[in-house]
Amino acid sequence: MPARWETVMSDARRRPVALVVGIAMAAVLVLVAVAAPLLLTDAATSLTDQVRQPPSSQHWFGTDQFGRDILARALVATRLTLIMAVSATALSVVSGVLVGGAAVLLPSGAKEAVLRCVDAFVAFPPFILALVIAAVLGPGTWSAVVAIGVAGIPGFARLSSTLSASVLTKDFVVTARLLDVRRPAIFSRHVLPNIVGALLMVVTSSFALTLLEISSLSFLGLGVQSPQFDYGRVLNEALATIYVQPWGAVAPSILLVYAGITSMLIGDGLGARLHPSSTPRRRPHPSRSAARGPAHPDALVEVDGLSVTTPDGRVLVDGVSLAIAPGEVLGLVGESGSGKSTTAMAIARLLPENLSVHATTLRLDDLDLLGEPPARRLAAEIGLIYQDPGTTFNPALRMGLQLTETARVHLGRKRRDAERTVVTALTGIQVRDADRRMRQHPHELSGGMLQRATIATAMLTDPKIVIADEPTTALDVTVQAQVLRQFRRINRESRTAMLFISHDIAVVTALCDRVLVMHDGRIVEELRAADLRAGDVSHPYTRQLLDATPAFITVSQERTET
Ligand SMILES: Nc1ncnc2c1ncn2[C@@H]1O[C@H](COP(=O)(O)OP(=O)(O)OP(=O)(O)O)[C@@H](O)[C@H]1O
Repeated sequence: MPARWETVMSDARRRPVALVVGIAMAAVLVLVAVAAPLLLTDAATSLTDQVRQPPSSQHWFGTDQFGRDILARALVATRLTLIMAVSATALSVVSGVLVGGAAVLLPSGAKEAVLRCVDAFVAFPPFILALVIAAVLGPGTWSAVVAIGVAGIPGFARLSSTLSASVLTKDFVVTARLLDVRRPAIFSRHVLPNIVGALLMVVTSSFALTLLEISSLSFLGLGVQSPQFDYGRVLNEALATIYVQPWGAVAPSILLVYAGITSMLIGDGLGARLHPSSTPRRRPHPSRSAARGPAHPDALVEVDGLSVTTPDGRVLVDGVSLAIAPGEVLGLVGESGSGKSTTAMAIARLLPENLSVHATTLRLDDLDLLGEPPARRLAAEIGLIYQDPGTTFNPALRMGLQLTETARVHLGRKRRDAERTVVTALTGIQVRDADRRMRQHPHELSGGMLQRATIATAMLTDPKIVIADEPTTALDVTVQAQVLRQFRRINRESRTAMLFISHDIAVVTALCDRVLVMHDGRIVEELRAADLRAGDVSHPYTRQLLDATPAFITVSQERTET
């Protein structure tokens, strides 16, 4: 059973009570909201001569100064209170999610401006903001809803921008960007389904606060006006006689607390079940260090003098030069943090915007990657395969929808045709039962199957180069061997060039023609794979890597066997 599913199940086992009790309490509240106005409006609104009666068997919470039953008034007020609280929450959430979600998809300048504005408003206590808005709009039911709803927008905008930003770093979103999927589609298809769980949890919890704020506005006389009444209004009516008739405030207070506890329990229960899941975007312009003719005119990929630095001046990649010939498999090895992924992402133009990229040459075939290459060509000509197949796919969507995206966007296929293409590709890469897999969610497939599905889709556009960043690291050894065999078959059959990144020398030697060894952001040695296999290395760091590779012999043998 995949880890994510296991976690959900164990949480559900641990915390089902809060959710079940919360839902049962909510059902009672809704029943009261529906039934009370039908059954009790008369008792709640008719004036009688039984004024200011204490609690009795006839009037459990007494009567008010006009002889109206206080419990009946509080129960009837439930409907309007809930309608107002739900409307204000909906206004806050929908507007907040649109502002926050859209902000993180904007170019960095606009994004910063919107988020700074949101931060400025978040600094205001929402109720103070609501009081100001209500005072401007004037007293009334809907002005209270608008005031509380608008005051809640900055909080939800901040929350959804933070949640969206974390989803935008996921591999499946980076892939969608590489595929040139439009920003609104990225938001609706990839971001929203993955933040909705966490949002729902916060929404249900904060509903209690909204309820309290709405009632407070009515209590202060800025909300519901007579003859309408909500909990706040009933409390306001009890205020005048609070010292002589304290029971007048009890019924609406109990209902207010009951509704608040209900929403907190649901929020808490959902929180136990759902786990909330800086945006790498394609760089606008890496800068050219100095114009120079190509040193490797026959190479498919040519990188010369590539340097990547952080805003605080840390050099992540330092003067890397490499060339990949058509059909060649180039290995890039080095310990964790040596700069392998940064180099590869610079070639795919997918580094985060905060990093500065300089190079003399950065070219893929005839595409100058230092200029403004067409996004569609980049998307079709570079196939990306990531380390952890579990994060490559959007957990909220079925495999079919995700796997056919490339065929639909880049090959212009209709849905059915795209499905047929993908099923054929999956079958070709030995994913059994491909039709059924298309209807499943990512967590229903094994890691090996997911990685083979990634490889199949990366190959759909017939890319000129495949960049595989530690594609076997998250897989167990048997599955590693199967996946490596698929890479070898693709390279043999399609002559696709590959940049194969790994910290594992054994894996690299099993697949690559040539290997570059990276250390501390620099290439320290370049070798033929055969030399590396034979242990014929000269740099002490490469020797260290070799010495730390116990599985070297096993995987190398596997290479000769297949
Ligand atoms: N956006 C970023 N901002 C600042 N530093 C970064 C950023 N991305 C990567 N780094 C740093 O750059 C260095 C190289 O990272 P990189 O991911 O390229 O290494 P790697 O060799 O691929 O390692 P691994 O095998 O662990 O992925 C690391 O020290 C990393 O912390």
